Amino acid sequence: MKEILKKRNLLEAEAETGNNTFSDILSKVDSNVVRDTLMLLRENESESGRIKVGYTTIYPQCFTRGHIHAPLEEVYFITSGKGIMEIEGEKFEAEAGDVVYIPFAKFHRTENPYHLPLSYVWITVKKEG
Ligand SMILES: O=P(O)(O)OC[C@H]1O[C@](O)(CO)[C@@H](O)[C@@H]1O
Repeated sequence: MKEILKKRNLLEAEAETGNNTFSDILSKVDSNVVRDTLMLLRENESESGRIKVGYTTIYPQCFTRGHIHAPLEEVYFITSGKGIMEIEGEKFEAEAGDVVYIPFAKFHRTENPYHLPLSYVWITVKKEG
């Protein structure tokens, strides 16, 4: 007997495949480090010169390279989608509505193994002095 669907969540839905889909385009480039950042506030635009704000989107099946910035602490506020955050080797899922704190000098990387873009606002604050 046929199983009739009662409910599906957008985040778990399968993506259509084929020509000109994002996964098709991604398969033609040599890296899955595909993300865009819009700069919302640069350090030289704030009074303290210590705060920076951006809005990043990590495309489906993509990730950031990961990095450390010793003099900066950082907060992510996930605005849509979900993904995997890695902080100093610890991995956990983060989704829209979550706030993630990244302490000074900790390696952090973000993965989006899903089919929807993952977007978040991030704020870095530089140590005083
Ligand atoms: O250079 P990577 O590791 O790919 O990181 C990019 C990510 O880091 C950020 O600088 C935020 O820390 C954003 O541009 C983006 O979320």
